[in-house]
Amino acid sequence: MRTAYGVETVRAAERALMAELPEGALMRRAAAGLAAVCAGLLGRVYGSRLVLLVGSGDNGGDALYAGAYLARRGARVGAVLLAAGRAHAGGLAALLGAGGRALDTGAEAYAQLAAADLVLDGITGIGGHGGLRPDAVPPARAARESGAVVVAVDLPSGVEAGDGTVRGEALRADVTVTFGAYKPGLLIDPAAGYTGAVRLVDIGLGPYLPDVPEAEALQHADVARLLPVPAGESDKYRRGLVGVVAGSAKYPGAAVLAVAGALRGGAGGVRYVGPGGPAVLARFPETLVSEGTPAEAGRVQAWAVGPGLAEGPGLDDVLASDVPVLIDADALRTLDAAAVRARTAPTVLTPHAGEAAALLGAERAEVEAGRLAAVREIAARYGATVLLKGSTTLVAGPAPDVPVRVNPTGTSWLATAGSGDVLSGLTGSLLAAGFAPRDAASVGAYLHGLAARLAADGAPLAAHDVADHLPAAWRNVTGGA
Ligand SMILES: NC(=O)C1=CN([C@@H]2O[C@H](COP(=O)(O)OP(=O)(O)OC[C@H]3O[C@@H](n4cnc5c(N)ncnc54)[C@H](O)[C@@H]3O)[C@@H](O)[C@H]2O)[C@@H](O)CC1
Ligand SMILES: Nc1ncnc2c1ncn2[C@@H]1O[C@H](COP(=O)(O)OP(=O)(O)O)[C@@H](O)[C@H]1O
Ligand SMILES: [K+]
Repeated sequence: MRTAYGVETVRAAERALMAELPEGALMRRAAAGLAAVCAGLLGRVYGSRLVLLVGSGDNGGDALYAGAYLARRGARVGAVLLAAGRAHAGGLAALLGAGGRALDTGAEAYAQLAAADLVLDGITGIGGHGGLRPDAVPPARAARESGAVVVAVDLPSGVEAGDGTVRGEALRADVTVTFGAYKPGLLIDPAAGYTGAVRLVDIGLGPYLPDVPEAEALQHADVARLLPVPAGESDKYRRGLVGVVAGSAKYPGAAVLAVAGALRGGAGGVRYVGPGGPAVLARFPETLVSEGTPAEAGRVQAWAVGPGLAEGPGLDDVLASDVPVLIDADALRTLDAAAVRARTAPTVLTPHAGEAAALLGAERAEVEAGRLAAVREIAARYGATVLLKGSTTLVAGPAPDVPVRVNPTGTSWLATAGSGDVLSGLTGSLLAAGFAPRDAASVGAYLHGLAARLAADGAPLAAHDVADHLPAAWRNVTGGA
């Protein structure tokens, strides 16, 4: 599991650790790790040209000490002091003592930026708010436009560490070297789009961090542990049946795609309810097609309702059931929060940003700019597990003290019509197989994103390709066992 901690939690852990170390030791530890990563990126340190963008806080201090290490190994280092007179004093003395130079934001700074091999972005870290200040914007742009490798110190400057929002201009990095722990902003878009490759430097913070992080991202091993393997005595009923309520005369394909996902999700069988029966059977003869309404269909262990659905009794019937229910797409638009909260079995909502905005009575752009707050707010209001789809898929449970899951797989090729239908069926199938709602949603997103990467392989994909690659994704996670 990859874990991320909020700013106050990281600061508290740093204080506790610092209390046990000599003055300045922690910053020097961070800077040594940072310098080592830079040395690796440069290949040859001696004679290389480095520029440090130095803000007024400790983030600038890290950059200055790292610059001093590299200057001692023969790099030519210039430090652009963005807040003249307020740069970290110890760090600046170390850099000057090692032969580095301090620059103001005049012409020489721009000449050095243009010729640099590597730029260290030490403008702001966890203390930065509100995007880059106006005076930091021109040198940040010059750094980005030069041919240099841009290495962000702790975080790309201008992004919010705590929630991944970007409230102004930020400096896009090629590599981000972060200290002690991931912060949510390194994992969640839009900020995550600024990090480049993220390298974590261990500064000994681990024992001082709480057990429960703010956010977490499943890794292959976590998913492998959760995936079921049918036992010898399994039968289709013990493995769980998933009911899919999807499709309409206007969108018959949604039924096929949702069933395609459901058949690959671990349930022992898929029961389909809706007008798309002939289309579903033509493609997937193993589907159990029920005429009539969900209430009249046989028993299932979970329902997935919504993709391509026209108005009908489907949603009310499944909400009234006593099994886990996943609600997607059009079914979300008419959803009554009180009816969801009153359910005794778990409910999973899977909105994209537009549907999330409708659930919150907000604008789509607000949801996209503040994904973490949006997913938590919907989960709290509806008393449900929420999977917010999009560039970074997030999963939040209704309890506020449980970490939000950030999906690390996926590809922007997934932004194609119908791919969400596959995800609904797949996640419903995991619910029927007995997964807890947060696990079903996060494992569903993980396998779906991985299948999409395998299917796309650098080229456009169609939603049914994602469904077809789900078995390969499953095998990729379990090692084929
Ligand atoms: N506390 C510690 O022991 C450690 C801290 N470390 C570093 O210290 C950083 C945190 O340092 P600080 O708390 O001093 O905060 P930062 O250095 O991240 O930023 C705060 C400073 O930037 C200014 N600032 C805020 N928003 C700005 C904006 N939008 N544009 C320009 N300037 C802005 C503030 O006026 C303040 O002076 C971490 O991110 C990490 O890099 C590391 O050295 C590891 C150890
Ligand atoms: N930019 C993106 N990067 C990664 N994944 C994306 C992006 N945009 C959409 N997706 C994913 O693609 C799927 C689209 O689902 P959805 O919006 O419901 O589409 P549809 O209703 O057409 O099926 C979701 O899994 C979502 O997370
Ligand atoms: K930074």
